[in-house]
Amino acid sequence: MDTTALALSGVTKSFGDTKAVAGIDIAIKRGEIVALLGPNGSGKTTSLDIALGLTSPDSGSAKLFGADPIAAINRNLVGVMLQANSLPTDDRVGRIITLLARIAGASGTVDSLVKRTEIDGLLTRHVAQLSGGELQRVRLAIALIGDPELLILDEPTAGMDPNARRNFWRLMRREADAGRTIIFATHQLNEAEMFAPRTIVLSHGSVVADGPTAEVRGLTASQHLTALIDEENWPTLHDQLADALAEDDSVDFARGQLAITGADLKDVAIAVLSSPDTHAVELRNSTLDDSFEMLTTTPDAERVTA
Ligand SMILES: Nc1ncnc2c1ncn2[C@@H]1O[C@H](COP(=O)(O)OP(=O)(O)OP(=O)(O)O)[C@@H](O)[C@H]1O
Repeated sequence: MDTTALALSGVTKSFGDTKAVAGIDIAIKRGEIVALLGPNGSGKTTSLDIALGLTSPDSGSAKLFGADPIAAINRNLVGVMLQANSLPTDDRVGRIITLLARIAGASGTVDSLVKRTEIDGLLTRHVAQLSGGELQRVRLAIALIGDPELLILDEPTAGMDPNARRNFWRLMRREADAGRTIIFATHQLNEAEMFAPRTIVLSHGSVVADGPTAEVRGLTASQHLTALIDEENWPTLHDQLADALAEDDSVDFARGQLAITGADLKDVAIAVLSSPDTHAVELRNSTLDDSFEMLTTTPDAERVTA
């Protein structure tokens, strides 16, 4: 049996002069949970559309479960929540779910699906009456019709408040525990940290990092020190820091605010703290947000494999 759920090989796609996908290779195994990160316009949606056979690549190939994407979709192996999916707003949730389940030959699973996605209370509601979080739960239920092995979710929590977001991932955890392969695009880096053991970062249509989420964060591991310092004391402190600063540390001082970034700022922090007239000294370790910013703003970013 092919253990690869999704494979994009040498995929490129341009829209006019815009290179949306600039040659990517991604292989995701069955049972993996993968977050796809990248700034607006980095090619996440186009890559997922190509993986689903909704858009054809200019070159390269897309395979789901070793076959043409459409073949996998026809076999109910794939459930999707895409940004562009819309539901008829004047229809009731229950009717839509029942109808779609009948089309997929999965009428017998509706009750369990409704319970798992906690939409029991929404069945008689019109789609137009649903909140953002409720609508996404209904869309999740629809994605799960046919008991797909692979779920592809494009920014599934966009527009949700923090509670709805938390609730959504609680439900997804259950689906992940059931052994589904899950690939989701997101702008919420904490969702990748919380839910996805593997993270792929796209920038300008290329993969710039791919590996265990903790390691992707660690790729740019650094510390950040901030402090408030009286302007007239800065030259003296600057001299005092000379021994503690490493060559690659970046130091920025403007209008009384000091910001230093470096691999290990312990000694710098001690020097800053021991100087009089420094206030609000803070030292923190880099987060996935920092890595994301670094990986996606470096010009001509090279691929980094964690
Ligand atoms: N149908 C299209 N016609 C023209 N340009 C397109 C089309 N689809 C995507 N693009 C362009 O391709 C690039 C990649 O877009 P894509 O939607 O894949 O990025 P994304 O990473 O999903 O962005 P976002 O986070 O904003 O959803 C963008 O510059 C976008 O404007």
